[in-house]
Amino acid sequence: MWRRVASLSSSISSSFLAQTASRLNTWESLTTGIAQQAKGVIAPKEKTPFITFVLGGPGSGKGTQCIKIVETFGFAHLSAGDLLRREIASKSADGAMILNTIKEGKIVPSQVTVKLIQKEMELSDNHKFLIDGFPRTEENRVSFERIIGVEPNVVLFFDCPEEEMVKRVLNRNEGRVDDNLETIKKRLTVFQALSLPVINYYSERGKLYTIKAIGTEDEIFEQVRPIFAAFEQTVG
Ligand SMILES: Nc1ncnc2c1ncn2[C@@H]1O[C@H](COP(=O)(O)OP(=O)(O)OP(=O)(O)O)[C@@H](O)[C@H]1O
Ligand SMILES: Nc1ccn([C@@H]2O[C@H](COP(=O)(O)O)[C@@H](O)[C@H]2O)c(=O)n1
Ligand SMILES: [Mg+2]
Repeated sequence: MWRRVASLSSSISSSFLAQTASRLNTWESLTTGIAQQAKGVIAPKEKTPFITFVLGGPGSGKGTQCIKIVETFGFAHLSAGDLLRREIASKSADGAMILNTIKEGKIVPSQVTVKLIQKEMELSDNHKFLIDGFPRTEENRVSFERIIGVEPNVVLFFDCPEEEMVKRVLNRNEGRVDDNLETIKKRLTVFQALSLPVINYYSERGKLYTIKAIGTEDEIFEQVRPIFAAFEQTVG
């Protein structure tokens, strides 16, 4: 299993390349599951996966910026919140529990969320993943490492004032059950208490890229663009 993929605070170093062989082993194990067989096609996974975690408070603009990163750099966008909402819509066994958790602005048990992410990664033909809204807690983080066996290459943090986040969420108008003032307050508390420690964890390991998430969507993307441009040659 991969223990550490690459330290991206430094330049793309020879250690990045030197670890390729062991990373490929893990990628193969990640892609030999039942989901892959069900798909009926063994997708070529010859490329080393490149994983970006996209973090920030509710309404900080994670999803909006992920769309731009996908358009510009060709990543696969896996939104943990969207995967959980899809479970609710599909009326799966965990659906009711997930709905209640989201309404309360709390965090779904990590195993549930990580399994959904794992399935999407297995089904994807892409090797570049944006994992949006994950990990939200230390438990999420540890669970991903344990189940998937890899660490992120890049961690983006969209740093936005609370007042702006509340305004954006209340104006979002997508019919989300958690886009109301009562739930937003709970989500902000959870973000402060449980998500900030994860952000600090990656900061201490030199993997964190903090984006000032104020301004127009295009202005914010101009902070994001150079981060991925720097990796484009190596990652493909
Ligand atoms: N720079 C911006 N300025 C103003 N509004 C924005 C900006 N970026 C995004 N928005 C809007 O704010 C709302 C929240 O954005 P988005 O859904 O991308 O946030 P998020 O971080 O994914 O939130 P959540 O964690 O709740 O899913 C959306 O309606 C979006 O259109
Ligand atoms: N890792 C996660 C991500 C999300 N949730 C729950 O879904 C809600 C909405 O998430 P968004 O990323 O779309 O904002 C969130 O408030 C949590 O209830 C989760 O449990 N774990
Ligand atoms: Mg979102």
